[in-house]
Amino acid sequence: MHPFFKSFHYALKGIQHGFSAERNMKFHCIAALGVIFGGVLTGLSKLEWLTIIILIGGMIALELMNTAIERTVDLVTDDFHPLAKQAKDLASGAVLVFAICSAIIAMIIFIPKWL
Ligand SMILES: Nc1ncnc2c1ncn2[C@@H]1O[C@H](COP(=O)(O)OP(=O)(O)OP(=O)(O)O)[C@@H](O)[C@H]1O
Repeated sequence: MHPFFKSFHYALKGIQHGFSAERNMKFHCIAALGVIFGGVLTGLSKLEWLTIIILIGGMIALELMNTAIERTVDLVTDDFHPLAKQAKDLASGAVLVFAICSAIIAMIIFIPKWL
């Protein structure tokens, strides 16, 4: 297989693993489907859909990266280590920051349309 398609195949395997192994990923997907459904019912502009796509894609990408960091930490040590804790907590902190910003942006987009 051409190296480009090989990398693509491994990336798809990673996404597949993230979706099947991570509980939070299932939550993000359900939330994303809810936002898309709400967007279709509410009616969004092109710019608003682009924003929603960036937020959903960014959230899933960040959750995949968080999972990669968790796996790497677990590979390095089974023992309790303050740096392992920091690495995992920093990675989940990054996900939380993006999730909060996404929720605020979604409210800014949707709430005025419902009033
Ligand atoms: N090796 C370790 N040393 C110190 N603290 C750890 C270690 N592994 C995990 N922790 C702490 O325990 C918490 C939970 O770890 P865990 O590996 O279950 O990740 P999680 O955040 O629950 O991930 P998931 O998204 O899979 O639910 C981490 O956020 C971290 O604070």
